[in-house]
Amino acid sequence: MSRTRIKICGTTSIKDALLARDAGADAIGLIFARSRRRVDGPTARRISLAVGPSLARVGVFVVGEEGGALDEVLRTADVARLSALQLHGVSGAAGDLYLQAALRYYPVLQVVRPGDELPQPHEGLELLFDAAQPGSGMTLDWQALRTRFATGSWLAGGLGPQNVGQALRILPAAGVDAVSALEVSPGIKDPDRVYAFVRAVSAAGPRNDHE
Ligand SMILES: O=C(O)c1ccccc1NCC(=O)[C@H](O)[C@H](O)COP(=O)(O)O
Repeated sequence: MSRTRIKICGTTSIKDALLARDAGADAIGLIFARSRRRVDGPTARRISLAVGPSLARVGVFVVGEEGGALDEVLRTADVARLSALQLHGVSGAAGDLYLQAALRYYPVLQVVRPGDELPQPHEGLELLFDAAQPGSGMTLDWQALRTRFATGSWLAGGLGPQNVGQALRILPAAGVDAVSALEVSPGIKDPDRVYAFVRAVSAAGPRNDHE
């Protein structure tokens, strides 16, 4: 039995990073892609250094977008003191080469959207099932995902305190990730919702990896 990990995405300030840590999250997401929640490298570095060693810092990038070339991603990751990369838009044979190169430097959460082909397994790679529009609050069809939800995968897409328990009863996610349901406005967290989200994940209990 294992505890479900929690990532609070779209963190833009030290205050919200400490909030996520103190509420009991395992990771924060720092978005470098085009987004209302985007942070720059130096801001992300200040956040990373402020939270201490126990909270993972996941850098969110869109491959194929400005700033998504691997050399730029690695430079940003170094500046921002990231612990892992979250990669959107990785697909096909070129995507697999990109991924294998990225995995030489950082563990990777690869984003899979409904309808995407499932990637080959690689050491250091975990999958994050998310909606087609990341950060939009759109939920996935959890029942429809059941047959393709690989063990060890993460779940995102419209999760919040009100529905994460139900999602976890349907899908045995290794981790859950949320942003829009936890905000007062894009990039600014609502402490009550962050705490409520962490409580709701805990209340759902540990998952049985052998089901
Ligand atoms: O959140 C964004 O603005 C964003 C923009 C571009 C690429 C990725 C983005 N977010 C990535 C995340 O991991 C979100 O937490 C995930 O998509 C879930 O979002 P939500 O449905 O709002 O909870």
